[in-house]
Amino acid sequence: MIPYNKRTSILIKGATHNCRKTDIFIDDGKIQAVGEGIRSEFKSSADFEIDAGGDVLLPGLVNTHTHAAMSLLRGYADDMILFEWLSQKIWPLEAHLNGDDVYWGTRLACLEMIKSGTVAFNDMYFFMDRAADAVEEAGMRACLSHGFIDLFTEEKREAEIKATINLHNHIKSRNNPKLTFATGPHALYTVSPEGLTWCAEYATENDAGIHIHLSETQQEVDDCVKNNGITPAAHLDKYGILTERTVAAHCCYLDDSECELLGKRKTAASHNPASNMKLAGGRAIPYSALKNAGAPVCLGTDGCASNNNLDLFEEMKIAALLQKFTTGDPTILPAAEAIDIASRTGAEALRTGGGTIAPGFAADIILVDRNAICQAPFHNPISNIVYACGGNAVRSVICDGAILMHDREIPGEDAILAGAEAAATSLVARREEEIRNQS
Ligand SMILES: CSC[C@H]1O[C@@H](n2cnc3c(O)ncnc32)[C@H](O)[C@@H]1O
Ligand SMILES: [Zn+2]
Repeated sequence: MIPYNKRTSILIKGATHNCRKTDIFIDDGKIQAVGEGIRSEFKSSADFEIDAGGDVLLPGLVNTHTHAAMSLLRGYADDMILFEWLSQKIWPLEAHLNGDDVYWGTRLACLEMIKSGTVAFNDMYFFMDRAADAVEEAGMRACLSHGFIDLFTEEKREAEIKATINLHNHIKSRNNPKLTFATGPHALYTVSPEGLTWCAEYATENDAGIHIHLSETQQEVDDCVKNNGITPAAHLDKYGILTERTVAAHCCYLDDSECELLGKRKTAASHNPASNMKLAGGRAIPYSALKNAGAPVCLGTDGCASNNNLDLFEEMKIAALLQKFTTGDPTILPAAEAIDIASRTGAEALRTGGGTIAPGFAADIILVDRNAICQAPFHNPISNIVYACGGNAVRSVICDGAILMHDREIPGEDAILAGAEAAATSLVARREEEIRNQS
């Protein structure tokens, strides 16, 4: 019997790590030992053994920017300009969302993320208490934020403050260390200076994260400079948003001084290349400038309505290719670094305790199939993972010392697919009824 979704002591034998055969022993949610031939030492202590058969051992991946429940909107609106996509299609549909939709959308998203090797994610959306139910049942880690949009009015601001505090209290009351909280000011064009200040101060007082969209389009930059006389990053910094607990999503149009500012504040930039390329509002993140400035760069998918999947394997390849293509430099963002931004930097940004295969780190790990076609030949498994494999090459996923997927099996998968399908159908039907009533 596989002890799914339950912390247990696990001995993994014969994985490939750093091009060598490795065993790994996990207990108490942490990696206890890693090395060749440690199996004899830990055999009697392990409740469960996995024969890895040469599978590649990696830290679990971390998705640092998404709107998980938007998985219900996959394929609902494509091939549109960002503002029209949001205002004509996405926001009118989201107006009909309820807590059950967010639950099923997040369950579907968690299923997809686990299947493609993601153990933790940074999520901004609505009805986040129901997202918390879904994340907890899936066994993943998540940092949850209520998407704070005050549209520069005091009345809306008061409501968003209440919703944010309620979510924070809710997450605390669940007493689940895998669930954390961040304030979620949506963007500088939807949140007033007073709203930004409140989000920054509340997060600081509570040692919480801050999750925000930044510099996604040229329009955002132009409007910010026109209205405020300063760049978007300088504007956010003025209100205390740029901290070492902040994840700023997109960051496509940051200039050198803004990259320096993020580096100085140790603010993480979440790169979401597939979404930026699909909506075509973004451009390649200034990767080298951010890296040279000391700003952590991590990787996200954005929501499923603009990606349209949550597969960080695909995202690593797209990120690496986009950097090479736009800079004309094939040496930039090599494969090992692409894995690093999809795992270690993200784990550090979300403070998961994982992201590194070494004793003392959280047991958030994945095994990638040694026998998948994308691993043949086995000259360089790291190259294969970034440039050849998709998330479907992941065979097993362990988070916090609990098995979430084994041999690609996740209990309850069919029920999740059915529940999500029904929720998506009903959501679109409610919107279509509204359209019919309007005409
Ligand atoms: C307030 S919750 C999140 C809010 O953001 C919308 N959204 C999804 N993708 C994007 C994007 O790329 N840029 C800006 N806003 C985005 C989502 O639909 C929710 O309304
Ligand atoms: Zn987003």
